[in-house]
Amino acid sequence: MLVGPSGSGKTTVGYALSEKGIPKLVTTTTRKPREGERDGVDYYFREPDELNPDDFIEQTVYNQRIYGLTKNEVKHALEKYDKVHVSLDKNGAKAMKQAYPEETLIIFMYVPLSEMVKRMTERGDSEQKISERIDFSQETNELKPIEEADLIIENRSIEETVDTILYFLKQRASAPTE
Ligand SMILES: Nc1nc2c(ncn2[C@@H]2O[C@H](COP(=O)(O)OP(=O)(O)O)[C@@H](O)[C@H]2O)c(=O)[nH]1
Ligand SMILES: Nc1ncnc2c1ncn2[C@@H]1O[C@H](COP(=O)(O)OP(=O)(O)O)[C@@H](O)[C@H]1O
Repeated sequence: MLVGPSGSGKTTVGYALSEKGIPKLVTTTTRKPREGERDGVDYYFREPDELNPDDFIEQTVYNQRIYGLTKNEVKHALEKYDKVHVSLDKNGAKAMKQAYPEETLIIFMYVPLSEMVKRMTERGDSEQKISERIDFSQETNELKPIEEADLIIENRSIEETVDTILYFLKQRASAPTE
């Protein structure tokens, strides 16, 4: 599970992990698609009244929008793949860790605040959106790693971050179980 504030690089790193054979679980949200985002690829974009809570393993409200991971998405992915990744907020990650302590790992990603602003600007977010996102991250303590994190990484270069994650997963896979 990739966790970190907006602009920390979860989507970009997730894309690189997919290319390395660790595909992404597509989650569902009621937020509107950003430019270039596609339904069923980036998210399942839905209206609030289309969601049935029974379909979800976990759901969260983030920035006034609902986000959640469906049981079906996990079931189908795990029929095909040994390892998958998903980007969740800290509530979702904690809930999953509690429910599946043996199967899940939390990777917390961060970048210095100034770099986050720069990257969100480059991503095309408006100044107002960025400022709202930063305020939100500060209010919700999203910039600090969560206690439950198994790995904490500063996302300097994509290559370095992905290599660190892959190395970490390999170590974990070969470590004797307690
Ligand atoms: N708990 C939970 N969080 C999610 C889910 N899908 C996405 N998120 C998180 O929701 C937050 C907002 O995501 P998004 O609107 O794409 O903005 P971003 O952080 O700028 O990429 C991020 O922290 C995501 O990791 C989900 O299904 N469940
Ligand atoms: N290591 C990095 N170095 C430089 N730019 C990066 C890096 N990681 C991500 N970015 C850029 O920063 C912006 C935010 O990254 P993104 O993956 O969308 O973050 P998140 O999904 O956490 O909100 C994007 O424009 C992305 O291309």
